[in-house]
Amino acid sequence: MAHLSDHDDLFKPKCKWVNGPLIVGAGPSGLAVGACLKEHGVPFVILERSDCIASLWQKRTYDRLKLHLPKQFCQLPKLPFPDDVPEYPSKKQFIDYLESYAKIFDLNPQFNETVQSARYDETAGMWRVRTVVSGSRIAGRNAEVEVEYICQWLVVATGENAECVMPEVEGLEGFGGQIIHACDYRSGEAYRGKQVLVVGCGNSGMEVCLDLCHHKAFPTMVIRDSVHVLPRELLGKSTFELAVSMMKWLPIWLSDRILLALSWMILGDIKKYGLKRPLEGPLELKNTQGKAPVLDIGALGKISSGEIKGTDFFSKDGFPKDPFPNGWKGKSGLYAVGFTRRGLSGASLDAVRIAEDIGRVWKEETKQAKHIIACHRRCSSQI
Ligand SMILES: Cc1cc2nc3c(=O)[nH]c(=O)nc-3n(C[C@H](O)[C@H](O)[C@H](O)COP(=O)(O)OP(=O)(O)OC[C@H]3O[C@@H](n4cnc5c(N)ncnc54)[C@H](O)[C@@H]3O)c2cc1C
Ligand SMILES: NC(=O)C1=CN([C@@H]2O[C@H](COP(=O)(O)OP(=O)(O)OC[C@H]3O[C@@H](n4cnc5c(N)ncnc54)[C@H](OP(=O)(O)O)[C@@H]3O)[C@@H](O)[C@H]2O)C=CC1
Ligand SMILES: O=C(O)C(=O)Cc1c[nH]c2ccccc12
Repeated sequence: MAHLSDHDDLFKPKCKWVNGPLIVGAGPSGLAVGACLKEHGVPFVILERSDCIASLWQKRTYDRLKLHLPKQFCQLPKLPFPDDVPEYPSKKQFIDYLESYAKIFDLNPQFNETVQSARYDETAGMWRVRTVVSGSRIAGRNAEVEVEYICQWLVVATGENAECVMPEVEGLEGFGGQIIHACDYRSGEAYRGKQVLVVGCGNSGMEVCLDLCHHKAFPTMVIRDSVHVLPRELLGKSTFELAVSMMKWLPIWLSDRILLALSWMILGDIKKYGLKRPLEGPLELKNTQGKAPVLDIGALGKISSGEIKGTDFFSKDGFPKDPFPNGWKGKSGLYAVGFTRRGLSGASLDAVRIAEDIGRVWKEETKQAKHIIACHRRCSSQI
């Protein structure tokens, strides 16, 4: 029995008191808090589930990724990017910057430690944070050790994009090809000459499509809803900087109008690419729903040249994307009737147009068919 209880003790969470705040996550946010606390002379502990800092950037992004805002808007507190780093740093340059940031501020996160739960103990006035340390070895075996931290302050810096979300798509298990999430995509090299369906048209979807084009693959993008695409630069400034300056002086709706007018002058009407803009402006949407506008670095050009194809007829609510009176015709012989939200008169208008459209092709094809049959008859009678 004595032997068993010794064993139990081994697996009970160890309890650790943290002198200062406990920071969860060693991405840019967690590192920035650590660096700032150093300046205030406050000790802290950073816990990171991965085995490196900025794991999103190091392990879950594609090779050609660059920051899409200029470097002065991506620097962390108290350390600008080095002068020899270009305006839009590459992924490697950003990671190098973060590595030196962690070193300069002597941040030393504890790696391979995942926070499982945190609760505030009212009576003690303290946070109790449970973690699992992976990769520990007990009695020569790999083991997961649990630890409970007790701290006065808890800083959550686990990131907005911490978990990869794979949507459930009916029938996906029957698909014979390879299925990956954008966080596992590295380069289009692996897809050279292949047809790739890219689901989603945010910054990831657009840039993955562009990368696939660069590697001579054939991407088709699923665009289920509306999207704001803006050029990365406007009037010789980054679109982001322009947006920030405008918002200082103007109301959001006016800043949005100006952004959209300037974008229109550069990109034209994005409807011609099969894209529809949301009713809300890009800044309003970012503010209210956190939805990032796409900053175009070349994907639109590839849509225009047909190198990126789109599946763009129905939106996610099952209605045609093009509003009335243009929603009746899709591609490849696909039509929709009665989705105009205009009752029977809308349906009737659709019906007339669809029948006309099909009728025209039908007539043409019948004429050709008759011609072919006539030729065939003539040829056979000559033989
Ligand atoms: C592809 C991409 C490009 C981006 N480009 C830009 C850009 O150019 N400019 C810009 O301003 N913003 C950009 N962003 C947005 C944002 O700035 C970055 O996502 C940035 O990395 C966010 O930093 P973070 O520290 O908040 O989160 P993350 O970088 O996600 O870091 C969170 C960390 O917490 C760890 N963690 C999570 N859960 C736990 C847990 N339970 N226990 C322990 N550790 C945990 C994770 O392993 C991770 O290392 C981009 C985002 C993405 C996805
Ligand atoms: N170069 C850079 O700096 C880059 C920055 N980023 C940033 O990273 C963050 C995340 O971007 P991203 O990964 O693009 O994610 P987003 O959430 O911005 O975009 C996801 C896209 O997928 C669509 N989608 C989701 N589920 C489905 C589904 N079941 N069927 C069809 N479509 C679906 C969404 O459509 P809907 O809108 O209808 O929901 C949306 O178009 C953003 O802040 C972005 O700015 C990303 C890549 C590069
Ligand atoms: O990187 C992101 O997630 C962004 O959304 C960048 C961003 C925030 N607000 C903006 C306004 C105009 C252009 C880009 C952005």
